[in-house]
Amino acid sequence: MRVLAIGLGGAGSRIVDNLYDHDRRSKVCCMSAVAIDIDPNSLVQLRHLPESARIFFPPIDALNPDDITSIIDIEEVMTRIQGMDTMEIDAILLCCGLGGSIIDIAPPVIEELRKSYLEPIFALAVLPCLDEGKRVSAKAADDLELLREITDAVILFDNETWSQKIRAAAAAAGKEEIGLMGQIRRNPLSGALNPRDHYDMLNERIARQIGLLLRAGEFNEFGIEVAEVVLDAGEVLNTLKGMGFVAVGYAAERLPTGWLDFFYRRRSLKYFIEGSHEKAARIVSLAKKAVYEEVSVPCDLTSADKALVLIAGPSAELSMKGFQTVRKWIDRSIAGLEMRSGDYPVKNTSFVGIIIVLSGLSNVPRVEELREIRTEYRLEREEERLRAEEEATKASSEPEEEDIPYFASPLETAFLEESDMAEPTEGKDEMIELAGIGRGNRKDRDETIDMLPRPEKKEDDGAIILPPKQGGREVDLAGSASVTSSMPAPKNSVFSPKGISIEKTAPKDDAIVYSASVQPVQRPKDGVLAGDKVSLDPGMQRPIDSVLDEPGIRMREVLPEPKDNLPGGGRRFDRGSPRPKEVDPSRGKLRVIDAAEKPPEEKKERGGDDPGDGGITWIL
Ligand SMILES: Nc1nc2c(ncn2[C@@H]2O[C@H](COP(=O)(O)OP(=O)(O)OP(=O)(O)O)[C@@H](O)[C@H]2O)c(=O)[nH]1
Repeated sequence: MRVLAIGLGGAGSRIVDNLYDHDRRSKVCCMSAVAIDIDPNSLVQLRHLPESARIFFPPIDALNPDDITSIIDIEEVMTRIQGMDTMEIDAILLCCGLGGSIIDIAPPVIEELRKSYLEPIFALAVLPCLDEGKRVSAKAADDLELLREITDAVILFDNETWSQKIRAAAAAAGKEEIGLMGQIRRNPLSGALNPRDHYDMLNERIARQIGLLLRAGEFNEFGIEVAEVVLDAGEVLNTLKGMGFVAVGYAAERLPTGWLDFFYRRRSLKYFIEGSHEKAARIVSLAKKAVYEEVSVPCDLTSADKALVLIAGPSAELSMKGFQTVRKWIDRSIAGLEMRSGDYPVKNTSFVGIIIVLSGLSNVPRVEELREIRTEYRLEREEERLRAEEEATKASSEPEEEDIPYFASPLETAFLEESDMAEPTEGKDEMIELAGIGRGNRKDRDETIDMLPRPEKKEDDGAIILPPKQGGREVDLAGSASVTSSMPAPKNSVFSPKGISIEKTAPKDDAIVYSASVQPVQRPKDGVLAGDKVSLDPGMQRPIDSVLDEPGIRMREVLPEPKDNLPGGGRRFDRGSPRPKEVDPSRGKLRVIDAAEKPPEEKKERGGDDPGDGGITWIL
């Protein structure tokens, strides 16, 4: 069939370039092609498309080429397409890589094409590899659904599946570069295929699979023999049109050639004369390979609505027996009833190949996988968005100091300790609770110390207030004086960055418990002496003045007795002590004289006398 192929973006342009090459090399020349891109390098590197078929739209903002529809002028594209020889086309094939950005112009382009052309529009869509990331896979799933809606059918090619095949083949071939592996040029630095070569191999595969299908029913004057079952373009179109997802299986086998083959053929001739079993077996085995191994996208054969079988090669090698066997197998396997088939005899070729088209597929695991990745990706994005929102809300509502661990200054600590001493409370093993930190379940905060609420203060009493937390109440540090444990000890507490929590096991808590006992070196307070538990050390007793008034206290005998004539007789004497005698001047012989008036000789005379009163002399 005659086709107008439009390549969008890097992938689409390279695929169209390869298809064009195959078309020209087959000399069928049934294809018109055009490549549209905003990347000049990609267009320059195309090898086969003529310059006139490369449409370049320079990006307005090279760093932000997001809005592709504003960069690519659809009118310009249509003008260029209509300038080509498109009068006799049977279909339009839009080639593109899913997950890229240029594919975004597919809807307006197809809309314009539908205005100008009545022919069906198919898409050849490349599914991205998994290692390109979830974002690309998610976009690919979106693109796929969009393409399915706006085109008549979407032919799928899975880069992931075919990349794995290529890597496996490269690994199996090792260092030997034979056959297909001869095409693999290794990157000398990494030892792996460079991306360009890797894509070249993928595109070659696409060109073989799709190219042969596009050429079905088209013949050149030289290389085509007469087909036994002719498959024209109409039958290919009917297999594809309105059929949603399409997979194309293609397998080929090289026929033996050369001198050795001459003997082989002579021996084989015997077999050919006796029957065509070998040829038939080859066709059947190629058909199985095409469906199960070499299909453009792995799919469930039994979920296909329609199928098409095409065998190609030298007419002598195309076994009608094998062909009928394959037809029967496919016809019985697919869900639908429409099965078309044909042969495509080619003179000058050493290959036998088979193409099996499965259309209207409802079970394509890779498409399901892309949808699942898209769901995952959306969930992750949603989670990220919610987390970012939550963090933004948290950051805007929480004060900056919240994250900084708080340490009380020595002055503050001293104040708190003193406050605690001044207001001792019942010595319970209370918890300090800083409201607004725990936010709810107390079970989660077993290791915190709860701070009891203080009675409200009407005036500013110098309390130190911590800024309130979200959803909590303000915390009064000075209020720690009312903490039921004897000391709040913030300086010994452990402050975590997310909240303040004081561990029970903090050494200061132990000190708090025992700090109520009076130590010998401490200054006793008035109240302390009235306490029941307080006892004074005997060594520290000090007599008080009133202690001598106690009835039980006696003077020791060794103390000298006071003299009788001592004034101030308020003092009591011991019962055993003799009472002093009273002196009667009238009856005694002694006379009281004034010492000042007595003459000196008289004094001298008296000094030698022994008085009878025991030597007691009254001196006035
Ligand atoms: N088979 C094949 N797939 C390709 C090729 N180039 C890219 N891809 C795939 O197609 C997807 C889209 O790539 P491109 O077509 O280069 O992207 P674009 O639309 O040009 O635009 P950007 O997203 O800007 O690169 C990629 O994620 C690949 O999976 C190619 O040459 N062959």
